[in-house]
This record gives sequence, structure tokens and C-alpha cells, in this order.
Amino acid sequence: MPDKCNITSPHAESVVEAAGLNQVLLQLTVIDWCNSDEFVRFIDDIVNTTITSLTLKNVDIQLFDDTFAELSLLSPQIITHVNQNNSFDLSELSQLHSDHDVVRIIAKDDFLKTLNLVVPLFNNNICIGVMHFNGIIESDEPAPNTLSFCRAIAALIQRNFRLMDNELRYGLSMLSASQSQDEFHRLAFFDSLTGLANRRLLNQTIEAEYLLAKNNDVVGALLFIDLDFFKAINDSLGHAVGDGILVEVAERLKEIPRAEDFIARLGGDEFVILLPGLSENPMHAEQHANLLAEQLITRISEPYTYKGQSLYIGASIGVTLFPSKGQQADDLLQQADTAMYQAKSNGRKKVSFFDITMQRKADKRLHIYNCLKSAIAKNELFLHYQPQHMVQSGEIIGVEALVRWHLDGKKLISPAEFIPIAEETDLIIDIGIWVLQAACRQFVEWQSQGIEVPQLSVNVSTRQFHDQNFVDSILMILDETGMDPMQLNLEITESVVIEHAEEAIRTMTDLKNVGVSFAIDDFGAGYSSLSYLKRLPANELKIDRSFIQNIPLNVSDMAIVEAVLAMAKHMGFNVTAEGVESRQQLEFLQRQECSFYQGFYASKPLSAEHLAIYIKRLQG
Ligand SMILES: Nc1nc2c(ncn2[C@@H]2O[C@@H]3COP(=O)(O)O[C@H]4[C@@H](O)[C@H](n5cnc6c(=O)[nH]c(N)nc65)O[C@@H]4COP(=O)(O)O[C@H]3[C@H]2O)c(=O)[nH]1
Repeated sequence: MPDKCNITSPHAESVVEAAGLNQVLLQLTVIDWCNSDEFVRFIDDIVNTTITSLTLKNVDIQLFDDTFAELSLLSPQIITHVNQNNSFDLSELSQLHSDHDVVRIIAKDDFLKTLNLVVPLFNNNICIGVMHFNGIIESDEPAPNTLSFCRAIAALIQRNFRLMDNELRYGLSMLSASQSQDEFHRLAFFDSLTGLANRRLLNQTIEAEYLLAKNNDVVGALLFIDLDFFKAINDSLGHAVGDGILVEVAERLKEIPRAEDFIARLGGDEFVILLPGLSENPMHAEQHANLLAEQLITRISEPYTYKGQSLYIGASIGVTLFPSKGQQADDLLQQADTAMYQAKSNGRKKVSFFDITMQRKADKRLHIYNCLKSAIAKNELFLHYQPQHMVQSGEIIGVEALVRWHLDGKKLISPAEFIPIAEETDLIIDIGIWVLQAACRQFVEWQSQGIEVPQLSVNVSTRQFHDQNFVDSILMILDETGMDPMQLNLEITESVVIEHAEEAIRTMTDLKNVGVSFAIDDFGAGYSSLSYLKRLPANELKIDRSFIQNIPLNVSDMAIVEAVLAMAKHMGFNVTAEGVESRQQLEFLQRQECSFYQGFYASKPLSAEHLAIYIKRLQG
């Protein structure tokens, strides 16, 4: 990948001037014109930001369809957007919604020299289009700064669209039209990192193979492979190491299947293998696919060497067989993905075959997701609060806010079920903000009623924590509600830190500086990396309920709790034991000098009104 230059907009302008450019033809070649509002907005953003960033005198645009074929005639709808000077009002781009809208607006002047910068555009690691910058160079000689100009544009796009390093790759070329087509073909059908087929080519292949399998009465399989623990390596050791591992995984995948099997990378750490014509007998086909999947997991799990150090990842594989009743070719990826999700929930490094119960679960998840989306809009979520106490004295030290929701207006559904669904999308950010606002407002309201609650704890999900507006949104909520930051405690899980350690520490420090404190939730249930732990600006560990619930029957759980308490004491953390349900459990914690506890033994989570009564009763 070429060097990246970190330049600012004014610098970009001077580079543009120095390159002797005053006119730029911007060509967008769209591979998957998804016809969605989101996609149109994405393109719109690119165009508008490019224009404002570069302050060019003249910008024209060409929008191609995905074949580079003969450009079709302008549709009347488009022509109305072209003014007399043959230039195109880019703000009108958002008007183009149709699959086959192909726009070609030709600048009036003949070009003397054209500088062609090809910028493939990646969104979530999927190449969704190619952007060409054609700078028209008016002098005879291309200016020496043209290279800087191209890099400046690439850097601008990268920065302005907040693409991750590995999501934007750019090439610089003075390509002839035919070379451009080759380049385009490569970008359109193959993954630029691993050289494997991309999603587009995979979709075409699935369709063809599905038809063949149906016509010839043979059974094939589609394997959806998702790497385990890849993200942690990518984030901690950097994208270059991550990319190296992906290339190596691609090589290992190539070793195993038969010549006729088809391997693709979907983007990120997701790969697919299509195994056509395994057998006429579905059971044999299933056995074969299972064997191959197991072999793949073993091979992928072998160590990767980086600077003399061994790195380990794994893989979870979901499989679907085809053809089957009621199935269409374009169901395959979704089915195998659903099965992969199941394999992950079964504990990683597992193979799982798609079946109809899985489909039902997936449908239920989708139903929950859709209902949840409208529940937020309709303000149907509400909060309960669970008291937290000192282990020794029983004094109240705070409350934990826990979100509640009645699915379909009836059944109360556990946040343990709907929060993970919300976490898969940005929905969790809306929920998180709502919870924080509502909880802080309630806390201040209690104070105004003379109900003294020392501290408010609020759960923050991983995705919410890593949202770029997270710190600002907390500060805004504190300001808006009048909540004292010293009384706000945010509960995060270890995965927040493991996946993006440096960034997480920075975010926590920013908030700690204004008085907000942190607790590490579900401690012991995840990775429990002590090296991260000692660097965290957190005050408290919460021992996961699973270690408390079997006390005093389970001796090893008791030993774990003792060890965590000893370690926490040594490292200066307070400890809250979660899920205390019995007197014996509380007495054990008293003997072990645990600081705080919460659980049904003291109280279940309560509505705001009941919590007020609970506290009044305690305070006599
Ligand atoms: N069996 C038993 N359970 C006990 C006992 N004491 C407390 N619990 C339950 O344990 C969970 C404690 O919350 P958590 O570990 O943060 O675990 C929470 C948290 O991870 C998540 N969650 C809840 N509310 C929110 C929220 O507002 N935002 C986010 N991001 N996550 C939330 O959902 C999880 C489950 O929440 P809940 O269903 O409310 O379940 C709560 C609580 O009702 C006990 O003695 N016995």
C-alpha cells in the first residue's frame, strides 16, 4: 500500500494549485448500486466532500454502471439536472436512485492531458465501487506535484469518510482505457488483499452451481467461515499483521478443498467455500462437508509466526447443504451465516449445520430487532434499579440501572436476550443514550425528593463505548440532566478493553478526568487479561454471578472468588459480588472481606417508585 500522507484541507488546496489543475472530472464506477438510501447517501457524501475539500473551479461527474459497457442514453430525469454548460449539479446526485441510471456529462473542452487516479472504495471491506479522479492538466508538462495531489486526494477521502486503514486502498496510474477495464475487472470480482474471489463473483458462482445441482440431482455444501480471535490480533498488533494473517489463512484454505471447490473472501475475517456436487446422497454430502470443515478448523488453528512469536486464531464454520426444499440460491449465504452464528455461540472452533430451528431462531432475532427499533421510537423501554450494598454493614452504596421491555406489548423479555441483538447494529447506541439519559434524570429526581442514593451504575455496551461520540454524549447527558459525574459509575465488560486496549484506556481516562468512575462487569467470565487490567483506570471489579451462584456447594468457585478478591486487593480494586441469593453466600463474602454485593438476597431490581420506598425504609 502506498504511503499515506496526513495532510489538512488547506494543504490539499495548495497541492491542487501546485499540480496545475483547475478542473477535475470525477468518475464513479458503481459495482453494487444497491438502490438503498444509505448507499445513495454514501456516494453523495463522497462527492460533496471532495468538492468542498478541494475547492475546485470546475468539477464534472461521470457515473458508470458496473460493466464499463456502452453508456446508455441519459434518462429524461437525469437530463433535467444538467445545466446549459453541460455541468452537473452534484447536489442532485441524491436524486439518482435507479439501477440503470448512467450519467455522462462531458466537459466542453477537449482534454489536453488527463491524470487518472483510481480509488477503489471499500465499505466494510467490500469493494463497492471505484472512483477515478481525472485531473485535467493544462500545461504541457505534468506538474511534479501530481503524485502528491493524488495522494492528497486519497488521504482526504480516507480521512473525510473515516475509512479504516485497511478499508481504503488506492492505486495510482496513468492508465489507458483498456488497462482501466482490466483493473476494474480485477477489483470488481476479486478481493484485493488475498486474491480470492469476492462476494460478487461468489454470488454469481452460487447461482450457477445451485442450478447445476438441481438439474443433476446432486448435493453440494456452502461453508461460511468466520475467524475466532482475529479482531483482537488485528486491533492489538495492527492492520498490517492482521492483513498478513488473512493472506496466510487464504493460502491454507486453498490447500484443502478439491480443484472444483470455490473459495471466496466476503470481507473482514469472513471466508466462504462452495463445495459443488459432493454426493447424490445428502447424508454422505453432510459427512464430507463436516470432515472438510473440521480439517479447515484444525489447519486454521495452527500457529502463525510473527516476529518469531506464535499467534493463534481459530475458526467457526456454518454449513448449509443445497439444493433443499423451499430453498433458493440466494438463501445459501444467509443460512450458512446463521449456522456459523450458532457455531460461535456453541463455543467457537465448532462446525454447525443449518437447520429449520436455527432459521426460526434467526427469524425471532429479526422480529425482536424490528420491534426493538420501534420500541425506542415509541418510548416503550423503561428502567429498573437494583440496590448495591456494603457486604459488612449492609449500608446502601448505589443502584444499578437495568433496562426493561415488554416484547409485543406483552411478555417481559430479558435484556440478556435483546441487548446482544441491539449490539449487532447501531441500535445499541440509541438504547445506551436513552438508558443513560433516563437513569441520570431519575437519579437527579430522587435527589430532589430527598432520597439519597450514593451512586448510579449504568451498563455500557462494547459498541456504544467505541462509538466516536461516546465521550461527548456522556458529557452532554451530564450537563443536560445536572447529574454529578462523581456519582456516575459506568459498567463495561472486559471485551471493551481487550479489543481496543489503547483507545479504551484513553476514553476511560477522558471520562475519569471529569469524575466518572468505571467498573469491570462480569469479571472472570471472559478473557480476564491481567496485563490489561492493571493499566485500566477502573475502580471496581464485579465478580460474575456464575461464580457466586454455587457457593457454598462448589469449592472451586469459592477458590476462584477468593483468588479474585486477593488479586483485587493487591491491585487496589473494590469488588462487587453479583447475584447473591442466600445468607451463606453473603457470610462467605463477609469472611473474604469482599467490599460490595448485589443480588436477590437484598432485593430484585425495582421500579423507580419501589426503589424510593426501599431506600426510605432503609434510612428509617
Ligand atoms: N439469578 C439472579 N439474577 C440476578 C441476581 N441479582 C441480579 N441479577 C440479574 O443479573 C443481571 C445483572 O446485570 P448485568 O450483569 O449487568 O447483566 C445485564 C447487562 O449485561 C445487560 N443489561 C441490562 N440492562 C442494560 C443496559 O441498560 N445497557 C446495556 N448495555 N446492557 C444492559 O443485560 C444483562 C442482564 O440483565 P438483567 O436480566 O436485568 O439481569 C440483571 C439482574 O436482574 C440474583 O441474585 N440472581
